[in-house]
Amino acid sequence: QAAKPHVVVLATGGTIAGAGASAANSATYAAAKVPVDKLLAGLPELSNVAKVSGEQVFQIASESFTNDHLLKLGQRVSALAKQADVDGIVITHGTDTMEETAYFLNLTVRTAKPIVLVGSMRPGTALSADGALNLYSAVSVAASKDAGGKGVLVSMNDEIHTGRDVHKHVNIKTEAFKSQWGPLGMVVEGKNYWFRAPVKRHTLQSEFNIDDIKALPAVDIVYGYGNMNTTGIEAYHRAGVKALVHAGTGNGSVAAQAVESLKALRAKGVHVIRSSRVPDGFVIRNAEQPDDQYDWVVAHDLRPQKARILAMVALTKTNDSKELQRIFWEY
Ligand SMILES: NC(=O)C[C@H](N)C(=O)O
Repeated sequence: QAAKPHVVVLATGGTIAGAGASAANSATYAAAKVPVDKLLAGLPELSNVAKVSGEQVFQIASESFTNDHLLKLGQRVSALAKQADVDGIVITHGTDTMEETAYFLNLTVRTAKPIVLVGSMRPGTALSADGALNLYSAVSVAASKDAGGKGVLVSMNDEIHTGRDVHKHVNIKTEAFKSQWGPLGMVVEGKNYWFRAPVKRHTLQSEFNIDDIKALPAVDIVYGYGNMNTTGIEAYHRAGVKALVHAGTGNGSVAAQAVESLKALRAKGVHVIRSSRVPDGFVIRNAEQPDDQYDWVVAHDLRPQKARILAMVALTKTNDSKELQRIFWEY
């Protein structure tokens, strides 16, 4: 019998490593408590699909991820992906910012080996906990050859999503993740069923490489709303932000007073990236605002939190607004 593929599980915390006081506590619990060895020991079925080894990288709730966590995790994933004895990598992660980490790795790790992020919506101590099956599925996806070359994936609730498109769209259901353009496939009883593939550049075709990125520039987000206060825009400018993502209303529209503040920022060299706070759709260049005239960038179909990730990565290579816009179309 052929040896099973070797999958490394990098554990970072989240609810999948959470623990509550009783089995009835599905929402009231502490995240990031259970160490990776215990998670893996609780799931002996994993040995049916892969030879699994675990590594505790962090033990945090994902809302506390920083740029340093992204860099450290990315460097570790890249190093493991280069090892001949590693066939796939699973990252256990809190669900709150999983979409940001997945997109960051999708942009920067140069490999065709499967990289799969997974989490859970209920802690392992709860009734109908979803973590064990999610982890089993993620390991089986990472162990399969047909998952290679598709970029960084997120496997949750039997679905396989591209890390680029996926976002958490509901916070209290196990069916928490959605991709505006649909999941890539499904995983059922350890078998993958594929229906589509990503067309945006990722991993092996990316011009970015985590091995060359030592630091990420400051990029922040301001939120658009009625009676919008521009104090936040000016405060981020004073703090030295290199680009500001504007999570606008509707079509990425910008309140008149915020237009003035953002134009002033751009005149000082700060990039303005126009996105939308609506959960789906995309922003069209020169619709709502004259982006060519203001030298602003549009975020295409990226949610503001994803636009922030791409802007940070892009700014490690260029400070040219036209190049930034090209990168937003291509990734
Ligand atoms: N379901 C979860 O994992 C939520 C948790 N706050 C986290 O992101 O770490």
